[in-house]
Amino acid sequence: MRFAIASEDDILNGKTADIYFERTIEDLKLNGKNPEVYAEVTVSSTKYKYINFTGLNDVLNLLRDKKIDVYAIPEGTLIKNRDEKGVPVPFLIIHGRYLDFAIYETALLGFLCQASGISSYSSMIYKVLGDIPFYSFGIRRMNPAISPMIDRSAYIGGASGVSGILGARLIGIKPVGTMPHALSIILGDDAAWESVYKNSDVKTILIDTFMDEKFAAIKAAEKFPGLDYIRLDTPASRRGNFKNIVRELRWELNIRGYNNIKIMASGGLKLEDLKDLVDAGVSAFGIGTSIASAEPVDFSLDIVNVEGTNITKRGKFSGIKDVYKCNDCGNIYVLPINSNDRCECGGELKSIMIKYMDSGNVIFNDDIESIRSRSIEAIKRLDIL
Ligand SMILES: O=P(O)(O)OC[C@H]1O[C@H](OP(=O)(O)OP(=O)(O)O)[C@H](O)[C@@H]1O
Repeated sequence: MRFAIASEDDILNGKTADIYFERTIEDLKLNGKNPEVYAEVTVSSTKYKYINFTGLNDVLNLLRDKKIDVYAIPEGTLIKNRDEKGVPVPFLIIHGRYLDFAIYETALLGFLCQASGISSYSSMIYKVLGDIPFYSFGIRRMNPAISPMIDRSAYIGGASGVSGILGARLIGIKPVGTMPHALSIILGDDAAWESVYKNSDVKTILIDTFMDEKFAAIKAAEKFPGLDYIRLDTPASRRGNFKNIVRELRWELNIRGYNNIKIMASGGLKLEDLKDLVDAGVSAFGIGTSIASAEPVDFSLDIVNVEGTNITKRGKFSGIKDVYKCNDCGNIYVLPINSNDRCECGGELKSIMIKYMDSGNVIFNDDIESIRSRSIEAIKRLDIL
C-alpha cells in the first residue's frame, strides 16, 4: 500500500467495513441465518435544514451485482430529514437477504454522508449567491483520493465549476482556474499576468502576490483592459476588512472606466462571509475548505422488517415505507408502502422514490446535469437557509 487509502477493490471486497460486520456475518452463518430483510437509510438529526441527497451513484456501483433491490430518492433532491409529521425520511431502502449486503453498510454510509454534506453546504452557498458563480476550490484540503467526489457533490449543490482535473472529467465539464501565486513568484507579476492573459479563455489574474490590492488592480487593468476577472486571495494576515478592500477596488476600477473587469475572491471563505462581499462588489468566488470539509450528514442504516415482520431498534420506525409528495402543496409524507392516503390539503400523494436496482441490476440512471438541474430548481424554490 503506497498511500494510506483504500483501493476500489478494497471497497468492493468489503475491506473498508467496520469489523463488527465481518463478525456478525460469521455469527449469522454459524447460526444458519440469512433472512430476507428491508433496511433503510435515515437521518435522525442534522444541522442542514434541507439535505441535498448525493452519493447514490457510488452506492449503486457498490451494490451492483448483489442479489438485492434498491429504492431511493433521486440525487439532487432537497428534502428535510423528517416528514410533515416528524417521521424520518427513508432516503434509500434495500430489500434482499441480509448477508448479501451486510458487509457494505460502512462504505454505503460513507459514500452518502460526506457527499450529501458537501452538496447540502454548497446548496446553501447557491441560495445566498443566486446567479453569482462560485467554484469548488477545495480538493487540496482533503485526501486526493476523494477529489472527484468533492467536486461532483459541490457541482450538484450549485457550484458553477470545479478546479479539479479529475472531478471536472467525472462531471463532464472543463476545470476552472488560471494561476497560483507560484507563477508570479517564479516569473514576476508582469510576465505571469501576460502569460495568463494570452493563454486563458477566461482571463483571470491573481493580483495579490506582492502588491497592495488597489495598486496592483489598477496596474493590471491598465495593462490588460480586456481582463475578465481580477482575483483577490488576500492572506488573512493582510485582510483587515476584506469587504472594504473589495469596495475600494471596485470604486477605483470603475472611476477609471474598467467597469467590465470583475472581481473574484477566494481564500478562507465561508457561507456567512459571502453576502457582504457580494454587496461590496465581488462577482465570483473560489471556495475551498468550507465546501470540502462540510459537516457530513449523519445517515444511518437500520433493518426495519425481517421476513415480513416489522421490527427495528429503539428510536427507529419499523416497517416498509415509501416517501410521498403532495401534488398540490408539496408536503412530504412517509407512509407504509402502497398507502392510499391523501394529503391533509386534499391533494394527491405521489411516491418520489425510484427503484434503482433490481436484483443487482441498475435499472435507472440519472445524468449529472439532470441531477444538478433538479437540485438548482429546488434550491431556488425552497427556504433552505
Ligand atoms: O482557503 P480555501 O477556501 O480552502 O480556498 C482554496 C484556496 O487555496 C488556494 O490558495 P493557496 O494560498 O493555498 O494557494 P496559491 O498560493 O497557490 O494560490 C487558492 O488560491 C484558493 O484561494
